[in-house]
Amino acid sequence: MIQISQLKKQYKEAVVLDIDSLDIPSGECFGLVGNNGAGKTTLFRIILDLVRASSGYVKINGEDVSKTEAWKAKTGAYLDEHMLLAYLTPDEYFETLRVIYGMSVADLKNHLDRFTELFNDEVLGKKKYIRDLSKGNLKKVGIAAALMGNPEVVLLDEPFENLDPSSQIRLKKLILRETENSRITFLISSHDLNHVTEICERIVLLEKGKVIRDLREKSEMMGELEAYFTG
Ligand SMILES: Nc1ncnc2c1ncn2[C@@H]1O[C@H](COP(=O)(O)OP(=O)(O)OP(=O)(O)O)[C@@H](O)[C@H]1O
Repeated sequence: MIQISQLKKQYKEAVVLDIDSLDIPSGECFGLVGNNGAGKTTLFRIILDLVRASSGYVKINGEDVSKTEAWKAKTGAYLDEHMLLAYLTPDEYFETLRVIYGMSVADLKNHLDRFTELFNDEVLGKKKYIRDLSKGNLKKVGIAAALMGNPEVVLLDEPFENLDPSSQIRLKKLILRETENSRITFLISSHDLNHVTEICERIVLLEKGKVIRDLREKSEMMGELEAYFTG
């Protein structure tokens, strides 16, 4: 599904990302962890062609993301609130995306129904602008938007950050459900080791832009990560 090869990102002399090779198969729930500045967001931004790599490539379904457009139709993402339209209410925003994605009104309703629990009656029908939402509710809008249009790949940067504990649990359930039902390939970066090891079948650990662990054994993930992060 996603192939990364000889990928390097450099700002002046500083190499902030340096990945020889990374393959993420279709349907995998892929977790990305690492300390502040390790390169997680940079990797996601390169995958989404928001930032150009200094060398190397990222391919989604065989298409180089920096040279083609078709991958965009099957890719959803929420990295931060800059991806939202702050001057709209969430209802207006979802309606705008509905038109862009060519969804029916019923399709949108079905989609948003999947988020009823997560929204907790604080997002829809409130006539509150996106710019006035709390950080947690902004995140919920962004995640629901990222999953619109039947994406095959979804990238979420720190999806649990700013969510209250109930919402974190609801989001975990939602992602697990989506992985099982829709076979979406999720790429999730997180500082929350408990959540990410619970939902992801594979965790890659970045340090100074390099992949230093590629963990696939569920029973060993938490121990390995705790040992690394406690130093
Ligand atoms: N536009 C830029 N110019 C210079 N350096 C940059 C730029 N963008 C990112 N960096 C650097 O690249 C490195 C990786 O940053 P990145 O945001 O990808 O890390 P991260 O793992 O997402 O960190 P965090 O956990 O804090 O979100 C950092 O050292 C950062 O300062």
